[in-house]
Amino acid sequence: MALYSREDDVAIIAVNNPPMNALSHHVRKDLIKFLKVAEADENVTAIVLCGDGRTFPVGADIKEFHKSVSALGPTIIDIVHALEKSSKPTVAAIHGSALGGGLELALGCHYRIAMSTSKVGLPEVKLGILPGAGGTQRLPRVIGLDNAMKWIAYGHHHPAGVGASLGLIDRIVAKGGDIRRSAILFARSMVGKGLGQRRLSNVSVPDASKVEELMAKHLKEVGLRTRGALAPVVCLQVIKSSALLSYKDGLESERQGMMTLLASSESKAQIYSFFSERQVSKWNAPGIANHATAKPMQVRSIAVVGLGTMGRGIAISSLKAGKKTYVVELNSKALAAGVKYIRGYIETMKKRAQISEEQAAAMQSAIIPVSSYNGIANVDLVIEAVFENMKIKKEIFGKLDKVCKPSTILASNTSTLDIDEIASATKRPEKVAGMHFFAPAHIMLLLENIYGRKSSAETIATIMDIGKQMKKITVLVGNCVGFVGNRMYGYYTTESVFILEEAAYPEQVDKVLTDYGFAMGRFQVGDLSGNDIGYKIRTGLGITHKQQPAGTPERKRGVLRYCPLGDFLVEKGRLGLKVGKGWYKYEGSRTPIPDPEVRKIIDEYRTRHHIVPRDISSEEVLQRMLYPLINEGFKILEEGIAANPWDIDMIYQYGYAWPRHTGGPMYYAFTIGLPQVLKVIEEHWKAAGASEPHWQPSTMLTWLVENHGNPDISQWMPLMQKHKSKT
Ligand SMILES: CC/C=C\C/C=C/C(=O)SCCNC(=O)CCNC(=O)[C@H](O)C(C)(C)COP(=O)(O)OP(=O)(O)OC[C@H]1O[C@@H](n2cnc3c(N)ncnc32)[C@H](O)[C@@H]1OP(=O)(O)O
Repeated sequence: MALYSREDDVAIIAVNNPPMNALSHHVRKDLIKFLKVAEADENVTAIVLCGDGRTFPVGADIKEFHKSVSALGPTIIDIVHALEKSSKPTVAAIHGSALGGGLELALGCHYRIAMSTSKVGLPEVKLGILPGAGGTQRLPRVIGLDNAMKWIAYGHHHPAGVGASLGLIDRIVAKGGDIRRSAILFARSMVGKGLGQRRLSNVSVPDASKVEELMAKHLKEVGLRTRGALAPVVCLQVIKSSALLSYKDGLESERQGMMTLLASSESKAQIYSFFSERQVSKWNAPGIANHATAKPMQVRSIAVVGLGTMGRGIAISSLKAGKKTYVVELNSKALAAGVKYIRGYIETMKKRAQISEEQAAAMQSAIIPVSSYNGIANVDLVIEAVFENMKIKKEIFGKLDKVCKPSTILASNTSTLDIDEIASATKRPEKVAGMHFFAPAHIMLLLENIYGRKSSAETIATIMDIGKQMKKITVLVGNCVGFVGNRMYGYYTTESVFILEEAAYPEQVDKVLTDYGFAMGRFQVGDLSGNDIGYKIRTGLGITHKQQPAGTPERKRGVLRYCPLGDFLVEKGRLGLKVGKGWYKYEGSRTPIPDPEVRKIIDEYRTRHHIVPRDISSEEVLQRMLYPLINEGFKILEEGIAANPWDIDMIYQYGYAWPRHTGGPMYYAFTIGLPQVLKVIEEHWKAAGASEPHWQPSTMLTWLVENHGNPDISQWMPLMQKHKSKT
């Protein structure tokens, strides 16, 4: 709802819809009603619009989208126009955030004042839509076409100060000031000062003459940054109309753009992503604990053991979260190198104004270099980040168990290894868990936390809380080889080399993936992270080409199909970008260039095995790359390793750069339709048989299709649980 009050001659309309003052239908009804009251009251000379509680309205109520109530009048645009038409000065008093429809309301006001700490922006593009309450037409009239294109096509939130420098905010109220009082005084001072030019629909776009040039520039940029997404392109086309058409016609173009986007599967996927991102924090470890009941332990200090690339990034994340951070290397040279890197990185963040001088100083003084385990006896949490080797990890956990105080939680940053086996090296398995960071750990937003068979509720709650304090999208999963992310990814890479063997070169496979929306294809990613990583894993499994006794068929490992092309590459020193060659060659830059040498390796291999490459469609490549992931995702759900499909999707969006506008592997399967996905998987399984187990259809997927067709993704787990409880 909204609240109406009077401060002498100034009317105050305050949106009151906790937690974020979203503009739900009942709020919109109140707003239009109170604007009429204020307009009709002759004792009112000015009107202040504000938010109660945490914030100014942060936009339309996203829960109403794709429901008929979102279109029920009054709409946000009706309120925008009522605010603008008012004969009395209307002032938006912004604290917290004014986003989306919230900022559009503020743009309807004649003036805007804001707390210096507040944020403004039109982030609708991140929901796969556009600012549909006049924002595409009004923002360019205030901040110019170039800025408006940037703001709307990327949807970032901006500090109010930036808004003020562009003319969007008329006055800034310093931290600690009273925004409502300031707005009342400001509104009163504007009475009688002509509103004509303050009504944005009357104003023209300042840099309209540059429209074509700006369009070309921004279309190129969004093409690179949000590959394959429709909304940024439609946003730009609609903003363009603000420079070419009247306000009224521009609004019509906005309305049509909005209809197109609202009907797209992209907006549904983006809205699913918005809620999924928040849903993952409501974690559940069945039979042990959940977010509502378990209490985290207070963590004041964190020790990071191992200062390689991962350890350094984890230490920086810990420092950013304000923790006293012990950095541990037994070798003094390695310790010095790690500390130097971390200290240097903090200075770089300061120079780039990513952190303040005070923050940088606090982070620097919170680093405690240590060269023995005894030095971390009293820390609250240890995160081990040494080489991925079970024997080494067990040795370290055994030692940590002996020296650390009984309450210390011991976590491993393993990306694949069995957490229960690591825990077995200690006498405190209830205090052991996995915290799988993604490289570079101080940049990547994903944290995949793993609970073991014996992890306690407090341990799980603590690692989840630490993830939140580090501002990571933190997803809780169960224990299995590779957990969720890498277990699924394994089949993506397996299938990719089978495609090379049969039909395509790396650049053809990668193109299909980038056309789908990935920033990089699988082979470019391999080169970037280092092809030796996979090779080491395969060596650990004893399956690389070199490890086989003479006479072993090149294309088999036991009964399983195998393709050694990745082994050949590494054995020829083609480790990837770091050495200038891998699946591609790199000539002094990070740009991958298809390499005739690689083609030769593939061609010779095909000839040796009498493989005649066939034509392969982009559709087949995409299905073969993505469907094994999806199938494995269902197996992970049926085993209870992930509690919900959105947990998997968030892992893929934030850890593996899955394009957000398709939702993630599980949501994508729902978009395609589970029956269709199962049909393709079954066809491959029939053709490949036991030699390619990743095509064996998941029991859960099969059951869902046979019994429910393509149920809504929110129903997959409830349906399965109901079924299991009956059987
Ligand atoms: C018909 C169309 C007409 C006009 C076009 C207008 C379109 C729009 O306005 S679309 C909405 C644009 N606004 C946004 O996208 C902002 C969304 N919100 C956020 O980005 C964040 O919530 C925040 C930055 C404002 C605050 O972040 P934080 O402090 O981390 O809080 P949470 O994100 O956890 O949010 C708390 C709680 O509120 C729910 N929520 C937030 N915004 C909305 C919203 N616009 N509609 C409905 N619900 C919202 C959020 O889901 C959380 O709920 P739970 O506690 O249940 O998880």
